[in-house]
Amino acid sequence: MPEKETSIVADGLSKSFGGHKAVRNLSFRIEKGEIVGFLGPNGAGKSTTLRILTGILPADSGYLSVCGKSVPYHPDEVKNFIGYMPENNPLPEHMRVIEYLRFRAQIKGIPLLRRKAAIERALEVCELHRKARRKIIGNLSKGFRQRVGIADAILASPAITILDEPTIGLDPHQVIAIRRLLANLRGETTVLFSSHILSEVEITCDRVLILNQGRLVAQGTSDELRKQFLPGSRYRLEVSGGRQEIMDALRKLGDLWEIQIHPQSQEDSFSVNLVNPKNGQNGEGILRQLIQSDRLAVRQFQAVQPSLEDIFLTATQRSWELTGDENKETGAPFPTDS
Ligand SMILES: Nc1ncnc2c1ncn2[C@@H]1O[C@H](COP(=O)(O)OP(=O)(O)OP(=O)(O)O)[C@@H](O)[C@H]1O
Repeated sequence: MPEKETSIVADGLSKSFGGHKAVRNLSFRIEKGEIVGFLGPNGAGKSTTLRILTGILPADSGYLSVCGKSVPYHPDEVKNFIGYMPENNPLPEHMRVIEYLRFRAQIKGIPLLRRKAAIERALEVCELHRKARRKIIGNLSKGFRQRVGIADAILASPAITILDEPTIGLDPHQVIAIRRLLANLRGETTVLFSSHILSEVEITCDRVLILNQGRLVAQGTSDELRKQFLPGSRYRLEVSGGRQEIMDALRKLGDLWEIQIHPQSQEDSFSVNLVNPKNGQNGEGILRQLIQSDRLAVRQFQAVQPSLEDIFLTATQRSWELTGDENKETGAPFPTDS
């Protein structure tokens, strides 16, 4: 794709604070119109990277262009391409929402004739256009404050909108409101946002970038990352019968199948996770194997797809192993319940 269709090109970006390497040799592209999720454990370097992309913080080394313009050489132009909401976005408590957005529109240099329409559009996209527009910011809930921050970020119709943790501290209803808002932005602006709510990112984003210890450890669509990090077949079964009989029947499927068996509430009922990293038999073959024994009854049978959370845990765990970090958490060989 030609450069002008690419919103962001980062190649080998690095940034240190004192002796601490916060961002290490980061390379990625974000195409025009994409909605991309930026994930990573606490301290992974997400905010630092987002600040570098906006031109607020200079990288120590590497190449970075935004909408085809080199960020170090055209910092002011680049700032006009980007709408940015920082993490823990500070807002003036005493101002009304509408006053604040008028003030911000002026600061951003939106021409007077277009200012009213720009503010109305931002209020509408962020669902602030009814009563909320007249409210004092200091009296707003966290969810509404985040929406004010996003309204500010999109006010000047930027080519790229960068949101650092737009869902932090929100209740599930407020998270859904932000999801709707991001959906409203599709087609109008390229969006890059960081979040710890992985289920939301999976629903909302075309693609994700996963950062760990300043390194990019994975990038792609959920499907691509699933194939890369957790390939194969996964099934979840509820089977009644003797534990040994269940194991005997499932072992006949072949050595590649990993069998995890957990007792259920009743003594003779078992919950079984089956994982085959190489795909193996389809569900029909497994069912056929189990029903050959008249002492087993299959109560439930379900093909399971790893979630983005499983992918995230596996990708970060793998990068800890590769770098020999002691501070490892447990990975997720089988999809987590959510
Ligand atoms: N201005 C700074 N001075 C010194 N160290 C910094 C500075 N900004 C960030 N760091 C360090 O760089 C690392 C990456 O921080 P960053 O805020 O980018 O991570 P993050 O992935 O956004 O984390 P979180 O999810 O907790 O917000 C951390 O170890 C942090 O302490």
